[in-house]
Amino acid sequence: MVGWGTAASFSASGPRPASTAWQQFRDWSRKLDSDPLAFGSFPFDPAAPGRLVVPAVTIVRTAQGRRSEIICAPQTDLLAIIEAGRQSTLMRDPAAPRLREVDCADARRSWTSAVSATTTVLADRTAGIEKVVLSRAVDVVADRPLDELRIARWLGEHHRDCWTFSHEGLIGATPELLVEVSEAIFRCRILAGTRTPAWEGELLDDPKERHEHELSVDSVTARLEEAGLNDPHLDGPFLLRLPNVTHLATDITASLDPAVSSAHITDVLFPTAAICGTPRSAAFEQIRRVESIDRGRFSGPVGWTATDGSGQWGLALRCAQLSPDSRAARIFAGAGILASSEPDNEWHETQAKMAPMRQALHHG
Ligand SMILES: C=C(O[C@H]1C=CC=C(C(=O)O)[C@@H]1O)C(=O)O
Repeated sequence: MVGWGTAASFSASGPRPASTAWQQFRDWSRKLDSDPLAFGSFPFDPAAPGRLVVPAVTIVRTAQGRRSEIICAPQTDLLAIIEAGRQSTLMRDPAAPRLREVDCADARRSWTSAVSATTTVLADRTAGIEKVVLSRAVDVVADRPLDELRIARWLGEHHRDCWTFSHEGLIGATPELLVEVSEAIFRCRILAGTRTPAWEGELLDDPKERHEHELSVDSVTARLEEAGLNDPHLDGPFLLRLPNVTHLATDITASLDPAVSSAHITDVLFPTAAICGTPRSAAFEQIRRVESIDRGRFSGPVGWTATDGSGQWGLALRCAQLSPDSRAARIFAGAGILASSEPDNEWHETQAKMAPMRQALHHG
């Protein structure tokens, strides 16, 4: 699915931001008697605004070799858009960009201190916190503007078990599906518990990884009813093998009440314990206290939706945020912390999670 140009956009923050933006989008579409799709992304912190954007032109390919659908938003000049696309293709620099990582001498120390401060809180049973997901970032500068399309194409080709996204400068290939609603069926993929491929043998039997995973699954199953989902079926945990890491994964399917939109489910399930922690609000506060970065849209919902409420929303993981001039990128990764976590192990895990984006930027 690819869209370009902007026919309309709808922002929302605070409680239930995805549903608020989706309702605006649906009302706008009804008024114009149209049925477009909207692409969107929302920050981890709901106090910051997220956006749904209706592209001027959207191409939806359901399968290779089958007919594709082209959706033109109302009042779209299709030929002008094709011409603009052609011009920007001609301006593309064929040479690979030269990249330099910004050396941050403090990065390792501040990670260790954030993880240690958190394991201390987690070990204190009176605090009542079981899990906190902490993240960090690496900044990369390029000798010319990076090309979002080429980065996304490379990710799509090399990470086929993930969902590739590129929305307003946030690019990645996430293995974690928060919500998919299609033909009255809900589907999601929950991940937590990670090893590099050489050590994946330990994953299914390691009590720490199993517990970390169960907390993430519970954070979703506990809210299915509120989300309007019925008769859940759980499949997992199983090993999801990616080129850089292996995860414990659980897939959930459920049926849904007809009036329920993918945006509503997103608002209810987000933030899961895979990217925030348990319990949710205490973990969020701990993240605010010790995390040294602004996550922006990293680990927030990213995806698309239609006016009938169907859609697909991933968690924005394994991604980078491009600067407004595209000459710099910030790569993010996080890791679930329990009382028994070791800062060094978690550091290596975040390094492994950053590998796909580090590689992909070279293809921009
Ligand atoms: C926060 C991230 O991963 C989450 C998703 C899968 C496994 C995770 C873990 O094992 O820690 C994290 O909960 C990230 O990739 O940046």
